[in-house]
Amino acid sequence: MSSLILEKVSYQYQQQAVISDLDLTVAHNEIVCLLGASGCGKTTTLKAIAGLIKPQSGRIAIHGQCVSNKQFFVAPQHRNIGMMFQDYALFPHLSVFQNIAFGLSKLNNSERNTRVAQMIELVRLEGLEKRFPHELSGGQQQRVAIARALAYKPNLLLLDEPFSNIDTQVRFQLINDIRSIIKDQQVSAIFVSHSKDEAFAFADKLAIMHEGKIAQLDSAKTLFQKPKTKAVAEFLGQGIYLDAQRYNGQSVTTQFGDVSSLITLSQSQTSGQIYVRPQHLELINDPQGDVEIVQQRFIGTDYVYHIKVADQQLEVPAPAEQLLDTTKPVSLKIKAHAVNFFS
Ligand SMILES: Nc1ncnc2c1ncn2[C@@H]1O[C@H](COP(=O)(O)OP(=O)(O)OP(=O)(O)O)[C@@H](O)[C@H]1O
Repeated sequence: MSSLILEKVSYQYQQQAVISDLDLTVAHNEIVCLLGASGCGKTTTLKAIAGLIKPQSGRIAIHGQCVSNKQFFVAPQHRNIGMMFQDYALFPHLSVFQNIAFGLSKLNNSERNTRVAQMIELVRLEGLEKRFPHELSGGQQQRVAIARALAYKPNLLLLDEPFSNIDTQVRFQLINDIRSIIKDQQVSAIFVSHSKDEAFAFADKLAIMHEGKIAQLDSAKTLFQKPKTKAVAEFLGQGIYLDAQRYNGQSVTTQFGDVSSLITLSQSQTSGQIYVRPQHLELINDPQGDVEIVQQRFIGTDYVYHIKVADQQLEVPAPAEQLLDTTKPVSLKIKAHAVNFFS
């Protein structure tokens, strides 16, 4: 059974539509990251799932139970959802133990003590039970927040930018730790982030939001190799479009020669464009070349060439030992890769 289903959910603030006919399914024990440009409706989607806002239309079901449709609305406190926000929202006047115990009022004293002790062990905060939030590091506060969110065994965990206040040095260790905790507890989670790197490290699948909808929900690898739309391809990283002809399922022809594709290209149209990222490009000196080098920068181990081609600009790294003579004409070689072809 899916942990979460959103069907044609729409929400507008005043007259402005923010999410429209949004569909999303999260499988049992799956972590999905909502990614998208600022203001595209990620937090609004999270709020609709939590029940903090009521969608004007559509249906939301958690663990097979409808929690929101046109006639029916379950209040947030009855949705069995754990939430964790950017600022962790810990109660400053409560100790670590009391913060984690906060949502466990239905348990008797002994059950509550046992459950809090289990959570403290899970997030490895033994010995810090009596400390107050201001006596903890950012990472420790984040562990308290996750322990509190998981303590009452929610069906679903919602995390809004949970790692944005954490120092980059320890962020990825914490992301790994918290991912293992969530996986051990067999909870499904939806996570909002601005950072693709965080999403790759933390989530099983990424839901790319665009124009109020989920443009694509897939693993990071599938999104990179088979983006369904140009918006998805562009969101995942800078590149350039080049006109291309698909002449069989394995390659395309461009002005810079043939490019082998590591995935089969089965689009119905043969003519279109490919979206090429810097890592698939090699710059070479070529008397016929017409690539403009706007700037050359040395960044330690590599050079970065700022190039202009087909009226688009891109930064392409190249190893320092393959020094390019920028006084001579330059062309591109496109390496074999999983070609993003748009017909
Ligand atoms: N209470 C509100 N009243 C009116 N408009 C709002 C309100 N909250 C959000 N919006 C608008 O709705 C849109 C979506 O906001 P939302 O917070 O969901 O975006 P987001 O994708 O989470 O953005 P960010 O990545 O910047 O956090 C934005 O244009 C925002 O200005």
